[in-house]
Amino acid sequence: MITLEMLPLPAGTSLVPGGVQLVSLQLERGKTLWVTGPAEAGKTALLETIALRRPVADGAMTLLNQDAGPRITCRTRKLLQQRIGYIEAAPLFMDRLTVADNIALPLEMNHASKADIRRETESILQWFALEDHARSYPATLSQTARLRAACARALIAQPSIVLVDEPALTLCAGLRNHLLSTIRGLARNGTTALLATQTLPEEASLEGDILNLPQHKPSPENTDPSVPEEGVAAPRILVTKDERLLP
Ligand SMILES: Nc1ncnc2c1ncn2[C@@H]1O[C@H](COP(=O)(O)OP(=O)(O)OP(=O)(O)O)[C@@H](O)[C@H]1O
Repeated sequence: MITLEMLPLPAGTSLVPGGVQLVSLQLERGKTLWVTGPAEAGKTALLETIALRRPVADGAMTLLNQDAGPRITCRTRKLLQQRIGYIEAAPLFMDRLTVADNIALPLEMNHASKADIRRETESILQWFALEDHARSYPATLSQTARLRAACARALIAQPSIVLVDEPALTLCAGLRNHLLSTIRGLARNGTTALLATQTLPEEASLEGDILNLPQHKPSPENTDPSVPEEGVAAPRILVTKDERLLP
């Protein structure tokens, strides 16, 4: 259903010498895969590649049994994109359209009937508690509400593949739980999901297989760039005598 063979993906050079990892995976219909790994491990790059937002330079990829590798045709890309819902880390919206009209866009693009569009949009606005924002413009939404709107837009057409980047899974526990239970419902009808996060949630809500990125072993020295090595000087702003300068 989703297969990747030796697909080159970028990763931070502190994690993978040369900055390129080769990723292979096979994911059946209706399965959920947690994609995990430290910062710069290539999680977003993997989701963007499967969302067909990045070109595949080498290796092989099939999505929904269609060739989506380096020789993908424009027609296949367009048809596949209509069956993929991607909840990005920082979702973009059409700012001149209302939240409701943004959420309805995937159905408009699938040429659904006006009656279906109205019914499904109302239903998903309610499902993600967005009724009060339906006539607002995206620029007026809080970060959590933007992510709720992105979830509604990504799921309104009941996609066959759902891709979720970290913020929708970590910014707000209520949103994460609601999203995961929605994805579990879709999975029963065959939707395949990839969920990217640096650390896996501890709750019992965790279901599915795990893919650890990067696929190459980190270099032995400095495996976590967020932990300063011994002897590294702290920035001057953190020196005690500078504290009075802080706002
Ligand atoms: N188009 C590109 N060309 C080259 N390198 C890239 C490209 N896009 C991303 N990278 C690099 O690939 C690495 C992985 O980036 P990516 O955003 O996939 O990481 P991530 O695992 O999602 O990290 P985080 O958890 O911080 O979001 C980073 O080092 C990034 O700078």
